[in-house]
Amino acid sequence: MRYLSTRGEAAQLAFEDVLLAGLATDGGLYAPLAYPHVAPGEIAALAGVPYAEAAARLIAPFVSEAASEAGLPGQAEAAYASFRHRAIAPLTQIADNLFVLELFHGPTLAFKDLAMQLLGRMMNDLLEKRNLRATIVGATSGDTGAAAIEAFRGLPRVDVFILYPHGRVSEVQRRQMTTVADDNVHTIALQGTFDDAQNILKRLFRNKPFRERVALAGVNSINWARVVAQMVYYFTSGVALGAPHRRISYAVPTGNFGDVLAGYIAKRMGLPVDRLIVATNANDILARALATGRYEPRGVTPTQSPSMDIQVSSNFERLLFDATGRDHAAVRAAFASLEQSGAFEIPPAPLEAIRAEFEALSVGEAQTTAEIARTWREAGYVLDPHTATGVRAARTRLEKDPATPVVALSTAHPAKFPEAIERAIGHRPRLPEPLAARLEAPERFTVLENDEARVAAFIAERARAAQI
Ligand SMILES: Cc1ncc(COP(=O)(O)O)c(C=O)c1O
Ligand SMILES: N[C@@H](CCOP(=O)(O)O)C(=O)O
Repeated sequence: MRYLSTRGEAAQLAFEDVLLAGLATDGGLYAPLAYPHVAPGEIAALAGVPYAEAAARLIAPFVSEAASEAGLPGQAEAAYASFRHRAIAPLTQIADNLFVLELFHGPTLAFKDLAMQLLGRMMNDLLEKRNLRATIVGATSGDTGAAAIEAFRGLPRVDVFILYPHGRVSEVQRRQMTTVADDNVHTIALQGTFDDAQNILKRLFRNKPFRERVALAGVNSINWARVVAQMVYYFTSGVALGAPHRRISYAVPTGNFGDVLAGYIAKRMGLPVDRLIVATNANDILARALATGRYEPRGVTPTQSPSMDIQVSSNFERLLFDATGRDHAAVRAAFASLEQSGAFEIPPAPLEAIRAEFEALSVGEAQTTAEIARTWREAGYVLDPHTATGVRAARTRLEKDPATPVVALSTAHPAKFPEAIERAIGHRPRLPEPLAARLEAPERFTVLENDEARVAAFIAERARAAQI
């Protein structure tokens, strides 16, 4: 399989090079030349298959270089071995035709682990094969950072630098990142928002001398390997509920648009997905874009679902690329307009194409708290605040179409957000061990101003790849 940039001005690459490249050199995101097709019989045959094996089967066509494909089953087996639930991503029913897909049984209690544990192994094996080092720089609104640190800590070929918005993640999220003692891990509290952090990250990728000097690699969902690994749980949950013989909708708490894009990829591959429901918090750029056709970031509002406090949803670019019929010039024009005037209009045909598959709902703070309380009262089940936005959106969908099952993706363990849960149901969930004990360790982080040059200098001084 080969990959092209959404902006059409970077070289086409094979999977292994995309894995290390992260963002394309033209500022675009890599997408496969074509989506592999999974036939209905192959989907049905996933029933009862262990998650790691399903992952290896579904991801293999995207990988396709002989060496990588051969390593995939072992990497997947190892990636999911440490999960606290045998099913890896189990489903729980909380109301008629409403299911919660629990994606928080990995080491850092968020859905990021499902991709990051695999990505860590793929990247490490590739670096060893090529005898290379890499400097991973990641931007996080709370969960990607911890998952990346957990996946790459202690690896001799990698240094990890994580930028998180200072004072804008939960205490548990912060401690998950800052209490790690491995000296290849560097946590930066950026004086800005997640969007500022992601903006710096993208600018670093476009800074050729820096990129080459530190052997820059990325593990945010701008890296294709991240979203493709997230596609797997749409298939496993769909099959558990009757796919390929039954259509299913998915409600996805959304920020950077990676997770819901993974559902779209599953649909392109042949999973019978009915609706993809984008749930946002007050940071509602996607809900506004779908309603009005205008993609226009506004200032970020802090909420009780901080990981979704995002206004620039990077993976929307991949969707726009497909919706325009893979028109590089249209994508370039849209993102040039975003850079120059702070917005772009989605042309009518692509907007219709997007609306045919996606819908969106913005869920406010009071509704989020009410949803956590309701689900606790009616089902005895504790939702984290991000998941609550998805469940609220799923219920809205079920009011319109009660016959089609909706899977709401549960993207984080509620114990990561104890204040929000206590506010809604009067008590705090417990953090699973051994994480709870580790979070007592001393914290280590550096506060940096929101300045690309300052961040670049900090990284270049410490990255071992830059010292070779
Ligand atoms: C708990 C949680 N829910 C939802 C999201 C949104 O996911 P995405 O950025 O893939 O849209 C995030 C961040 O990515 C998250 O950490
Ligand atoms: N919510 C994310 C933001 C980054 O998303 P990613 O999927 O692009 O890594 C986080 O928790 O960091």
